[in-house]
Amino acid sequence: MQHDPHLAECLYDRTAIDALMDQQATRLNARYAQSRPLVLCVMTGALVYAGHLLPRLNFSLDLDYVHASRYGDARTGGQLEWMARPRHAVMDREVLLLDDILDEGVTLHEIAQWLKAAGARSTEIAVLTHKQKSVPQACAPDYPALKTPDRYVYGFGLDVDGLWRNANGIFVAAPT
Ligand SMILES: O=P(O)(O)OC[C@H]1O[C@H](OP(=O)(O)OP(=O)(O)O)[C@H](O)[C@@H]1O
Ligand code: HPA
Repeated sequence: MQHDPHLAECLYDRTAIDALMDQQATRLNARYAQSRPLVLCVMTGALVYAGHLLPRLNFSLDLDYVHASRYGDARTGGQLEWMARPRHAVMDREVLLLDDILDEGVTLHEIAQWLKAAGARSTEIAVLTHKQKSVPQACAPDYPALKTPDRYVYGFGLDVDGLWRNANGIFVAAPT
């Protein structure tokens, strides 16, 4: 798919994303002021989001990542494939997961289940965007910054057909 920032349907431009991420960071700063969570970036989609969120956070934290994917370059999800577990021990840690989107919720639910089994004391979820669905989702975000409709979106870390993670905003993908 081609991306033309002047023709694509833009749901959130950078000004809107920045304002909503500021609000999200305020909530996270209040929540984690007294603790030192293990912050896990869910690669690859969360890379841009995490890169913009982390400098807004003013509490002490350990940063690590997990790499798990179930969409690949497709627009529908399959089984979650793990490429990397966290390097840090998670036993008894407060964990904050960062991801770009919670869609069906399967990815974050499965990661949270794994963290629980590995002994995490708590797991909370912050996402750039929470997709609004008419069907039940496998889990819900504790800290959503944006809301998007039930359409395939891309930009700011989210890919469309494997491309345009670098698009500077959140856009609706043209149908295939
Ligand atoms: O709520 P779900 O329906 O499970 O979808 C959300 C997940 O899908 C995307 O990952 P993807 O599998 O595309 O890998 P990516 O991070 O490399 O883009 C996104 O980054 C989330 O992790
Ligand atoms: O709408 C989406 N866009 C990009 N990646 C995704 N992964 C799940 N849903 C989406």
